[in-house]
Amino acid sequence: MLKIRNLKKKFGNYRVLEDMNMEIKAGALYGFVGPNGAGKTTTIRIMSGLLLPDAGEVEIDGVDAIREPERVKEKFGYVPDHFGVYDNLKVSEYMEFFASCYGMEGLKARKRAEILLEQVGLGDKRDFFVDSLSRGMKQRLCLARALIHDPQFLIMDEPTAGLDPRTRLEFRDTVQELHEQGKTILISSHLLSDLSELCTDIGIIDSGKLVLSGTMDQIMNQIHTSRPLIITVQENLPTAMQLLKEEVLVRTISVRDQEIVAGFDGDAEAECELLRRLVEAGVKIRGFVREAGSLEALFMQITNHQKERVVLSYEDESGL
Ligand SMILES: Nc1ncnc2c1ncn2[C@@H]1O[C@H](COP(=O)(O)OP(=O)(O)OP(=O)(O)O)[C@@H](O)[C@H]1O
Repeated sequence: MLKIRNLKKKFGNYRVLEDMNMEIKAGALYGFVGPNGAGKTTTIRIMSGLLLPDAGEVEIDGVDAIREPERVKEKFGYVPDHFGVYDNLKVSEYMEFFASCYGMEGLKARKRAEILLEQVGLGDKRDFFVDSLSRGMKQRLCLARALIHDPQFLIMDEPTAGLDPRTRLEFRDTVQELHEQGKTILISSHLLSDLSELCTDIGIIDSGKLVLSGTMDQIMNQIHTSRPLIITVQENLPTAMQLLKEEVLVRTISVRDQEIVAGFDGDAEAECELLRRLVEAGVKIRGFVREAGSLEALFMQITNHQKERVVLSYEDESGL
């Protein structure tokens, strides 16, 4: 659905995007995460045709978004991070205005607006002035507006910023429903916890580059294999140590009491094989587990620039 290649953008001498690459498959609910100032809004504004890059390509559903901005507008709906000022417009008038921007007038525009306002939970607010709505309601209205031409791809820039926890959860449910209806969705946030349970895919941007991307399963698997193996030995520690030293997938070994802490690059199959070899060598084992790791910890490591090796090895494996 979306392909971004070698995108670059400078503001003055300040380089905001540095060879940004990204791909979103049709049907994904893609979480675009990065710390403040990483370049999320800049990337999204370029995708949406609001800003020109210095170099690079953006393709949305097969259309060149930089050279054909008019054609590509049909393909996506955009929920910006800031809501504009719309004095003296009622909710229904606001929706009908945006419908008219896509060539819908009269009854057709009114019907479409009604359906969408119901869908986002604003059915009873159509006669309210836009400026009288709460922040959460304005965000829902923005979403309804972005859906007016029934696009397949929805781009949302920090849509839950500033919302209270309950409104955040309600907004999340609406996003999930849209995804279940078949929309491809990009949603950005500087909080990974906002997106980790919602999204099918995650891309992490830092200093203008995508430093990690993949499906949630791939990323959780990477977290798993980047954590050390904790092997609790009941009997025959020297044999276990000798065997682990000879094992090519073992990166590091340290011992605390009867516990061996081993950096191990193998997958689940390799873990089984290692356990089998230890047992066959006569080592009595009481425990054999990967230390627990979290997505949040990985995000902090990556964006603190302390885990570049893990990131690179993942990208090598996935061929990105
Ligand atoms: N028009 C502009 N002129 C100058 N600098 C800009 C402009 N727009 C963005 N920047 C700078 O580019 C960097 C990236 O900004 P951007 O808004 O893309 O980050 P972000 O990842 O969306 O951050 P946040 O999570 O805080 O919204 C920031 O340092 C910002 O100050």
